[in-house]
Amino acid sequence: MNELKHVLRLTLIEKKDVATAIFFGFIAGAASVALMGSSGYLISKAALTSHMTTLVVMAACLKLFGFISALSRYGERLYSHRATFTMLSHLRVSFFDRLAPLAPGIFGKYRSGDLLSRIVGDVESLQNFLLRVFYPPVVLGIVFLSTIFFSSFFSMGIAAVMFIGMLLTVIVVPALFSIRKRRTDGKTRAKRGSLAIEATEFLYGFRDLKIHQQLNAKEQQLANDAAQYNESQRKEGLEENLAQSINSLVALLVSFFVLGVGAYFVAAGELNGLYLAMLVMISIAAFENVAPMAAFPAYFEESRKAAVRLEEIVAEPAAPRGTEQLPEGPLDIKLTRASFSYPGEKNAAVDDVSLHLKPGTKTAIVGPSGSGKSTLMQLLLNVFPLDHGQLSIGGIPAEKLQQESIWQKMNVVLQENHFFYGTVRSNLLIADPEASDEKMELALAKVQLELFPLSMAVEEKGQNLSGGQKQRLAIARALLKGKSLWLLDEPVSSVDSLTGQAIYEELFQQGKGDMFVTISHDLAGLEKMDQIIVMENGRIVESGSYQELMERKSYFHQLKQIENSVFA
Ligand SMILES: Nc1ncnc2c1ncn2[C@@H]1O[C@H](COP(=O)(O)OP(=O)(O)OP(=O)(O)O)[C@@H](O)[C@H]1O
Repeated sequence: MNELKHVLRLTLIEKKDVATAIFFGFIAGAASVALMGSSGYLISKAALTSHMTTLVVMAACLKLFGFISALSRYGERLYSHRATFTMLSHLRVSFFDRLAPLAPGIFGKYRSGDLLSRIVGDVESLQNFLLRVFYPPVVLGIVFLSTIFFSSFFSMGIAAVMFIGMLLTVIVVPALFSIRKRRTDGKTRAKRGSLAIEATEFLYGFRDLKIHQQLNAKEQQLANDAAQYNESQRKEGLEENLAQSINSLVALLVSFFVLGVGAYFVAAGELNGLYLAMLVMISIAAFENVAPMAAFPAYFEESRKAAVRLEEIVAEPAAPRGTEQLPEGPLDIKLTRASFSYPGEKNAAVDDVSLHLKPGTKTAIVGPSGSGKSTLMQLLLNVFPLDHGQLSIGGIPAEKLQQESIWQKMNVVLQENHFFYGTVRSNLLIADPEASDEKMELALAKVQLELFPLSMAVEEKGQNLSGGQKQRLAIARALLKGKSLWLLDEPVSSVDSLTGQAIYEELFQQGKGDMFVTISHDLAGLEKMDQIIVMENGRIVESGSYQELMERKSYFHQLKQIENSVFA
């Protein structure tokens, strides 16, 4: 039950709705018991006496109880569902609040299909927590206790049989099935997760699977996962049916017992025969309400597992974040003896790196593939916390700064940029929600995408755009943001070199006086940069202006020689 504490706390935020639902549930249950009880009494009365007035009053009572029961059932559904949906929205908000600070590290731990299955499926299945786990035993308990209390005025023996019946159907049988379910099952959720993982991989990798003739094998794996998930669901269904049958059987037996015990008491002269039918009908009605308890073990276990799977993702405490804002005006970025390793990796991706990026300067980071350039960029963006060393922006240590206040000052273009399903306009508005059409068209023209109408459709992940078009659209987005710190990770690597150079010219033109940090594989055009940082194996091996590095005739000079000989 410990695992469900957080869900219970969120459910009880809407105490009023939960209490109202329980109240109406009790009235509906009690009214249906009263309806059956009074009909039993009416039958006996009609058979044994000829008091017309009593019969008329009882018939009127029947109508009234029927009406109250239907009305209360409506109230119960209304408030319990309202409380459920409010709880779900609290759950989503609280979950995303805890999840957001863990990104992007979380993507290294969980595959996207699994995350999706947990974030959507597991949250969704917790909607059953209030309706089918928390609420039924509470309402049933109250209805039963009231019924037993009422019956005790007529026969303590019958009340005792009902009490035992209540213990069996509300507590013992559901608890036994819950234990059995916990022992035998627990894999349906995990199987749904692995089906979601395989399905996303299949969709993402469709083209490559086809090219490498692996489509059939992957399809087979997907079909196996689907079959296992179906089988698991089938077993769950059977288990639920078994629980339902046994609970109904016990309920029926209890009603038989009430009849037998009642008949014995009537014969012994301890119970007025007039009340026998009423007590039997009451017990049938009370035990009819017990049906939802049959589903309790399944929903209890489902909710518990869903809560555990969700908690697993957010259990890791997020690194503490600062609250300070960056000041207005020119900012510098300083990295001092910074080191960073990816989780689970032995070697540092960035190793003991120090650099100072002054306002208004242009810096290029170059080096072989895998030398740590992109990781260094992510560290400057304060995406990952440093293992050692210090990052400060505008003289303020990064750990004291609110992360959003850093990103808010930066125009960022990464190697891979996400595009949302929509239009060119909706993708540009992300950078500046207030931007006018003219402003957006100007930004598109600056990256030589003037032929793109703003209303042009953009498919999921921008798959209807070429690699170079995507990069240019990302740069247009950065241009619209219009901040003074530019962090660019190979922003024109898929664009032809002529257009790439023209775009850089445009950027430097618009961003006169801004700070530029750009990662580049292309060593051409670096003469314009104030500082070139050369990386290898996570370390800075050389830095200086183009002139200085060429004169030094060291590493950069060699790279340049190689490039010249390759393209000569
Ligand atoms: N998410 C990750 N998890 C684990 N290791 C990673 C991750 N991303 C990068 N690395 C490793 O860190 C090292 C530096 O990678 P990085 O992407 O920073 O290099 P790079 O110089 O930008 O390469 P490229 O020029 O090919 O983009 C590499 O050895 C890489 O394998």
